[in-house]
Amino acid sequence: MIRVKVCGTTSVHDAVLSAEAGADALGFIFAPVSKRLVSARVARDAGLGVGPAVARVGVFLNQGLDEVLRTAEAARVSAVQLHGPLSRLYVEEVAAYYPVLRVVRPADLAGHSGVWTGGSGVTPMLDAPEPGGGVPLDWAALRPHFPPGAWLAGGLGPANVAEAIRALRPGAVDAVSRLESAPGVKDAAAVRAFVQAVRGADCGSYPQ
Ligand SMILES: O=C(O)c1ccccc1N[C@@H]1O[C@H](COP(=O)(O)O)[C@@H](O)[C@H]1O
Repeated sequence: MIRVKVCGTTSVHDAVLSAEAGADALGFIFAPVSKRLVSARVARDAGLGVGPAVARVGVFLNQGLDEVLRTAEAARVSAVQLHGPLSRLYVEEVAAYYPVLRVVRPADLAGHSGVWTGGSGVTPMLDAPEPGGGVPLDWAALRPHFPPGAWLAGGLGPANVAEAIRALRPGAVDAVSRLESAPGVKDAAAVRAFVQAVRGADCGSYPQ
């Protein structure tokens, strides 16, 4: 089953909304540059609000190792998503404590950048160069390099996620900007439509 991550959760209300829509994972963005920045306290409360069956992913962008581990612990996340030009050692340090989603760009998969994309406890996630920017990747171009089981993000929404799934069969899909009514605020109808589109594509048909 293809899993669904709804990212950019900033409130208990939106966490419950996404969980009730059928999301398998919620993303909490702890990168200070983000318009969806959330505190560890709110993320922890949101996680408690949805229960342990829903994964809670802490999202970080080029932040110090101590900050990542301290925030992840305070927020009680179950996995960590790492963006930025990070060393292999750094990623392995985080992976010693949490399952890691290592965000890479298409150029990284072609083997040109030297970015390390895998390892024990580390799952690659393909995303656009500007995270949270709502710009889809070129799925056809990605296909020859797409690692089995990798997660897919970048401009996904209810209208295009089925096509992306058919093109790449990712292990999970992840979205934020096309599921919002304003930055950091979920659009309930879009979240529900997104999950339904994934479920429909996953079993080869669309829901009635
Ligand atoms: O969304 C952000 O503001 C953000 C900031 C810093 C790191 C990651 C961020 N978002 C991630 O980008 C993907 C894709 O977003 P979109 O669907 O293209 O808008 C999102 O799922 C987050 O994991």
